Amino acid sequence: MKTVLTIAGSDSGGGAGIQADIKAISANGAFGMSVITAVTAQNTKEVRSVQQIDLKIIQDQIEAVFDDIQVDAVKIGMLGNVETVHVVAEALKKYKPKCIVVDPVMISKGGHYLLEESAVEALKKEILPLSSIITPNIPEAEVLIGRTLQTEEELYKACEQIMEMGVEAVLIKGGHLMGPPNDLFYNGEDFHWLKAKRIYTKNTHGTGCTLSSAIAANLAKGSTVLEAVTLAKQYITTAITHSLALGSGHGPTHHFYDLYESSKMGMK
Ligand SMILES: Nc1ncnc2c1ncn2[C@@H]1O[C@H](COP(=O)(O)OP(=O)(O)O)[C@@H](O)[C@H]1O
Ligand SMILES: Cc1ncc(COP(=O)(O)OP(=O)(O)O)c(N)n1
Repeated sequence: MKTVLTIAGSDSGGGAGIQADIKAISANGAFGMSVITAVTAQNTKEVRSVQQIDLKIIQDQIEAVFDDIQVDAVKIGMLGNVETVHVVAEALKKYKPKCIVVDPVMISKGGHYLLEESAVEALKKEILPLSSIITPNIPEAEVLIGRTLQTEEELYKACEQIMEMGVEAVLIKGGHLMGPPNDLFYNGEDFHWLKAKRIYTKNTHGTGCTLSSAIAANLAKGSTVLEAVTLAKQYITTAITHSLALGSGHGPTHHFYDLYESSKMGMK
């Protein structure tokens, strides 16, 4: 069994954060482990409050896992503040996991800041150079490069600029585009578009967390980065196609659609 460690925040509503990560990692055939950086009181409508976890406990969680269990891939989600960025970066430098997928979580769909603005520079300097792939959505990519993104040409340029920050590959996600939700992958040599049809649903809570965790699971299982993003794109498209109308805001995606279908459990 290959393993993925997610270092991220908890979402009490279960659709994003650590909860989405563990579901997506499991659904993609790997064993999920977690380091919780923050606890959010969150549902499908809003983030009500956030408690950052004590830095010593974050460090202890990381060490407890790495000192005992083989970690085949790491996924990084919500870090919250500069201090947490620093503790996580130092631990990753110490343990040197082979694959690190960074979802640079900054703002929730409801507009709540999940990364203090002052922590963006630390994320760029300390975490990005360690990453196998970074998966910003359009607003996150805009923050990373410091300008707005509108045209395809600008997306290609943004990929190149993000590569210069020291990552091995970048996937700019297209969920926030007006047209089809196509994602642009770049590994420093080739560009690839991962194409999909837009699914017209408001139930897209946790799509970024789910996609990055699926990428990490596939990397842990031995896929190349391009294979991992291709498989993960197919997975997230199915999960959104069969997303769940839970709560009155943005409901979650269906992490286990294929499994439930094959065992005839169903879940609507
Ligand atoms: N309505 C949709 N239909 C199909 N795919 C979508 C839709 N919304 C998002 N996606 C896909 O889900 C993944 C997550 O993207 P996005 O929603 O942009 O990330 P985030 O949750 O970080 O904002 C991407 O592969 C994106 O193309
Ligand atoms: C605890 C926590 N982590 C991350 C997010 C953001 O998740 P994302 O997949 O980007 O989905 P939306 O929040 O945009 O729906 C979160 N909300 N909570």
